[in-house]
Amino acid sequence: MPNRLRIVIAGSAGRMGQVLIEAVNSAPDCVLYGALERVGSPNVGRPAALMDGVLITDDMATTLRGADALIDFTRPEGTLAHLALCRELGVNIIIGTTGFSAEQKQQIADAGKDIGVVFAPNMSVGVNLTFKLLEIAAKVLNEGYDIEVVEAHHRHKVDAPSGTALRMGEVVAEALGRDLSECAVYGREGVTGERDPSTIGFATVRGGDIVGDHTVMFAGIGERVEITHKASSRMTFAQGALRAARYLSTSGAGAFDMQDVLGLRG
Ligand SMILES: NC(=O)C1=CN([C@@H]2O[C@H](COP(=O)(O)OP(=O)(O)OC[C@H]3O[C@@H](n4cnc5c(N)ncnc54)[C@H](OP(=O)(O)O)[C@@H]3O)[C@@H](O)[C@H]2O)C=CC1
Ligand SMILES: O=C(O)C1=N[C@H](C(=O)O)C[C@H](O)C1
Repeated sequence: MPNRLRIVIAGSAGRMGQVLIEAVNSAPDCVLYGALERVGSPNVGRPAALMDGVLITDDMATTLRGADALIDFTRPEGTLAHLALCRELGVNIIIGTTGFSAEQKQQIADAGKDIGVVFAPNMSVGVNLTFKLLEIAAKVLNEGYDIEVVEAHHRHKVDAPSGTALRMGEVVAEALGRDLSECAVYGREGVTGERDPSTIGFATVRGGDIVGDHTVMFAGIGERVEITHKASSRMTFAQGALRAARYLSTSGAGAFDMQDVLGLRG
């Protein structure tokens, strides 16, 4: 089929990488153009998936040349290396990786001057709707409600709190006119004293194969509002990443997130 989007997947042997390949191979408007793993990975040279004929490679430059988009769910240092090359070669990038520092996030935003970038800690439609619901809830429950963010993920996750939980905290803090970096409390232990009402608390659970659960609690006196999202399949993230690739194919250069892709901005 002509004009299919030529997609390269980074971290192609990883949990998200494998689901992304399945999503690309099932999408009639996309083709798997390449599959990357880091230098030294035992997966280099192996098939990216059964039957698609693409072998995993560590040759970033050759693989990215001629591609429409790179989808990257890896680790911050890998993503930043991929980003630099995409910028050089004029290839759009969709970044799902979490765990970046503020300075690294700025590097990602800067790349939007030259290429299309979608960067989002969670690509599911449901979570991005939840961000909007949180904004409304925070504006209504703006006094007398203690805000706690609770997240649970599988045993292999390496960063905490999750990128989604942090973004949820930012959305709520912004709606309340607070700065998350000044009011976040990450976990509690020992004699902590009474809760400071201006804080936003975070709690992290890790275990088994939990795909990704997030709850934001607005706890008042006499009532409690909880807004929860539960992901039960990584395919929801992969489908969001493909929507982002389609969005970038017509958007031109710029730094975007899933609110732009899903038309939820504003
Ligand atoms: N935005 C979203 O919607 C979602 C985001 N995520 C995020 O995506 C990321 C990946 O998650 P997941 O797939 O579970 O993790 P995995 O560990 O299963 O996969 C990561 C892949 O990236 C590779 N990788 C690691 N470091 C580098 C590097 N420096 N250069 C190139 N490749 C590298 C790994 O290779 P190796 O095994 O050799 O280290 C592995 O193949 C995480 O940050 C996670 O939080 C996850 C789900 C949804
Ligand atoms: O590592 C994961 O698995 C996930 N990471 C993302 C995050 O850190 O928010 C998104 C999703 O919850 C799954």
